[in-house]
Amino acid sequence: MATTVPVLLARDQVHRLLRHGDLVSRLEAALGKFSRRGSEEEREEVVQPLRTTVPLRKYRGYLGLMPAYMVEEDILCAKMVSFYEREEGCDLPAHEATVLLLDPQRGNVTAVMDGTAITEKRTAVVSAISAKLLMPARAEVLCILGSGSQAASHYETFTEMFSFKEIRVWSRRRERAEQFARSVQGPVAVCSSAKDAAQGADVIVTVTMATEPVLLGEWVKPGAHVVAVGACRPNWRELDDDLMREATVYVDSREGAYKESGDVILSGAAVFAELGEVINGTKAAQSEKTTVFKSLGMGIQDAVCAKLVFDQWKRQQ
Ligand SMILES: NC(=O)C1=CN([C@@H]2O[C@H](COP(=O)(O)OP(=O)(O)OC[C@H]3O[C@@H](n4cnc5c(N)ncnc54)[C@H](O)[C@@H]3O)[C@@H](O)[C@H]2O)C=CC1
Ligand SMILES: O=C([O-])C1=[NH+]CCC1
Repeated sequence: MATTVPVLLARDQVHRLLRHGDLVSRLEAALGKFSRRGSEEEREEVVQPLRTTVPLRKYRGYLGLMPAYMVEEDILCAKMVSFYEREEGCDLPAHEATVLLLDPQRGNVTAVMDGTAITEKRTAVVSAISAKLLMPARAEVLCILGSGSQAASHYETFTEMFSFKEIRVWSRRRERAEQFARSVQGPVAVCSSAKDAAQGADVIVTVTMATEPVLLGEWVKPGAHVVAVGACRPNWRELDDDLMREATVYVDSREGAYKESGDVILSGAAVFAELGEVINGTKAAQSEKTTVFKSLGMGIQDAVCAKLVFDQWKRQQ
């Protein structure tokens, strides 16, 4: 049998091929499927082991390995994502990711593609799905804490999917927040403190590399929805204990949250539901209460995106 050479897809190609409009329904379906993994039969529909994380102590970083197999869709995929605690002013990226798409029958790699664009887009879309389900009715004010890559993808996705009257951003260094405001396609108010940005907001997105809380419960309006995207290590925090204990907590994966999320583990907060359980109608969307969606990222989200990118690429050949 002839050997096949994997297709190589660079960041700009992946960015162009991965259309936001295609993602929402596919990611909702994948989240729902993941959360139906109760029975033996369903468990076989989605195979997604917990992320393996290799510490890179010398560089204050980690390599995360995220394989996933979606049986019905026949998508076999593995993402490698490295992430680092960078010093202020360091020019190196905080994240780098590569996604391998494999032929599940033969086991060979069919495509090697940039995973950074995939990570940026799918994370923001999953956050927006949480907001669609859990934010208060008539949400008007969006607050973004952090001004990096995820802040940009969240701004783009949230402004595409919702109509907020006011959007605020805060970053540790004001000039970064100002730079962010200049770079996005639309208005955003730069705030001098996280407290100023968060107070009165209906939806608060935390997209920082913080290891200590940047958002305190006392600033959060009752009924607001918080999307916590950072703090993906068991000893890292973005949210304080008050917020975690008072809010109804939703996650992408229970196992992931109890293994990786410092906000969940260190606060002792109970996870109420997975997003997929809300999508499936087996758990309630308590949008009238203060809610937190603790996102950690899942291999199936990358798998859905990788297949879309590859199919789109093939169509254009
Ligand atoms: N849940 C998920 O699926 C994913 C989560 N992430 C996480 O999202 C977060 C943001 O990622 P990117 O935007 O790609 O990173 P980035 O490096 O582009 O931006 C990070 C932002 O955090 C700020 N920051 C760094 N240290 C801070 C501190 N101690 N306190 C307050 N702010 C601080 C920086 O100023 C910057 O605005 C990271 O924690 C990352 O690990 C990233 C990808 C997927
Ligand atoms: O899902 C993902 O790719 C990541 N989650 C935390 C860092 C990267």
